[in-house]
Amino acid sequence: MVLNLPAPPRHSPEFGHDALVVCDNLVRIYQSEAVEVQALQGLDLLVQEGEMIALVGASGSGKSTLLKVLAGVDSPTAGGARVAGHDLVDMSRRERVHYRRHVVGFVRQQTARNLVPYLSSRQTVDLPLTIAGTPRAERRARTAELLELLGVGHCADRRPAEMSGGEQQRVSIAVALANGPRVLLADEPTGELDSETAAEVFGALRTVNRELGATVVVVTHDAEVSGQVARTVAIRDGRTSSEVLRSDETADAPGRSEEFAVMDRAGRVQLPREYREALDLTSRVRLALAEDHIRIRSDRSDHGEDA
Ligand SMILES: Nc1ncnc2c1ncn2[C@@H]1O[C@H](COP(=O)(O)OP(=O)(O)OP(=O)(O)O)[C@@H](O)[C@H]1O
Repeated sequence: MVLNLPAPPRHSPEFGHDALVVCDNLVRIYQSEAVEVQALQGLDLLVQEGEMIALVGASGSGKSTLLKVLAGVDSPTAGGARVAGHDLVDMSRRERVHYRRHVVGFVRQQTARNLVPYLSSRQTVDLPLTIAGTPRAERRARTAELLELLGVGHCADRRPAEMSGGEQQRVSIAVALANGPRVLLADEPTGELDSETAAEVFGALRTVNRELGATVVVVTHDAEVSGQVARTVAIRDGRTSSEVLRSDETADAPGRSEEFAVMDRAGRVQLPREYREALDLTSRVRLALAEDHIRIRSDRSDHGEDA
């Protein structure tokens, strides 16, 4: 059967031209002595302004490496990475300092590494504002506003040792947001917390996304956490492999969730292992284009294209 395919557009827009976060065939290779580790192996990812996404994946799949690149603390080996118009591959030292101070906020898993043991919450949130040269009255108002928004106004005068793990992490989020970044990156922010406290911290991230409009990218191992965001991106072997999109329940329709395979810019799609095993697909498959789908068959199948 011959299908009439629409002609491809003559000029397709640049990849991710309208996205806030763009990773384009991103590669990060760590070289230590004789061993080479390919932590990111050509990863593509787009995040739109105002989105909140969860990144999931097995240990060692490259999640933290990706976050470090996006945070501007590590540089890719090859490929492209752009956040809010800043090219992370080709950034001067000066631009990198500005980027890390004003464009992104970073929350680490280890609560202790986000805070300063001898400073109160108020003083810790004030620190990045002071470094950025913000006038005193503005600093005071911003600090109070953030601590209130994150539900830790009562911790303003407490040091880390005087707060629970969940309170410490919510203060850490306030610190990361002090200079009004457009993107908040959080690497397993609930990893050290029990499930109830983790839900509170995750709720705080959602508040930040909703109330301040910050784009949030959160790495998590917690399936419950990833079940609460509209989009969960799975990373496997340093590449994005699948995405789950969820829609909220409304008065008229129940919430839905659907898993998609990710297709990269070269058209590559990774077939889930269960599918390959079920049909014993190995190195070659038969492809056939139909009106509204593409069919994949085993190369040993004796059916022709139209079967
Ligand atoms: N500084 C480094 N030097 C050498 N190899 C590294 C370095 N950082 C990470 N790696 C390796 O890169 C790969 C990806 O690591 P990464 O920390 O990004 O994974 P991850 O998905 O965040 O894992 P986890 O969930 O355990 O934190 C791993 O094989 C890791 O051992």
